[in-house]
Amino acid sequence: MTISGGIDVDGVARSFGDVHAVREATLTVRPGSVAGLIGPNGSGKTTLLLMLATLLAPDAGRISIAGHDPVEQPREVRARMGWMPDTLGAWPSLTVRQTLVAAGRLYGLTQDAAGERAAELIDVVSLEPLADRPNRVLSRGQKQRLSLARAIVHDPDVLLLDEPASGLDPQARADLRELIRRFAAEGKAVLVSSHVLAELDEMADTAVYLRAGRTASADAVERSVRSARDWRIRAIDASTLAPALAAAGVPAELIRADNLGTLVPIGDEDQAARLLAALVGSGVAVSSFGPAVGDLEHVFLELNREEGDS
Ligand SMILES: Nc1ncnc2c1ncn2[C@@H]1O[C@H](COP(=O)(O)OP(=O)(O)OP(=O)(O)O)[C@@H](O)[C@H]1O
Repeated sequence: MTISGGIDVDGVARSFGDVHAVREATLTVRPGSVAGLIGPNGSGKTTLLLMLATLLAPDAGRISIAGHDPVEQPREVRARMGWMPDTLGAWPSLTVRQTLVAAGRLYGLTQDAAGERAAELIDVVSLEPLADRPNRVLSRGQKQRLSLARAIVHDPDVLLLDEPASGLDPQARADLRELIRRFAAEGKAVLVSSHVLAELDEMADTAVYLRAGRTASADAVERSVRSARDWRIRAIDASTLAPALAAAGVPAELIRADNLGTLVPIGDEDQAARLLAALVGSGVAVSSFGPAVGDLEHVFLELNREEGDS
């Protein structure tokens, strides 16, 4: 295993009795990059993140977080790693500020330094109006923001975020994306699990796909990237589309529709460009033409299909 200073995981497994939550996970997240952790419900994402965060011991395999082993050197890992769990466990009667000061103190900051850091983070996650209110009054999205602030209180080199966008409103999601990209620009390695793949598409440099506890091989991902996907087409006069598609040689049985337009499977961008030219050439006023799902979602769906077939 090459130790990158970011996150390195090699052949990691963990079972609970006879449930093999993680069977074989191998991945690398380099410093200065954001990786998405993607997989269906129950595929082992949280179990894997718990092992990276020193909170669960693997049965097999090796993990390195910022150059340290979570089993052998949990203190070193915790000093360099920030962990945002999928639900915030915070003392309900403490205020937002007190929570962040307490977290800073636990990481060894002086009272003054912890107070300054708390004020800075309250600003970063836009919780000023609630800074001196108890945690119990926070909404789910506000708790997520506090949880993120708590994860970065010690300015870690590695960030592990489990469903950070869940419960956030659109503005807070956009802010989160920007913040995560900023962490990467500062040289941190960030691993983010999420079911909102369109969002990961916008912020992740790489993706790790988990299926039934196994990380998908580079070959399987490559095959999925190359497989045909639906493109969605809209025309000003929808009735002109079907005859033009037929004239362009698209078999009628491959054409579907959803609320947003007509769906046609297309192998690659060259084929897409040729089809668009043919439609426009035959007089269709095409108003929209593009992949129906983002890159990550396409690969996710293909990998699941492959798994279902095997
Ligand atoms: N403490 C535990 N004891 C027994 N089984 C567990 C435990 N934790 C997780 N599992 C099982 O391990 C598998 C993986 O669970 P995990 O929570 O890691 O999945 P996940 O990918 O995070 O799922 P989701 O997307 O639904 O959050 C599931 O079958 C789950 O039931």
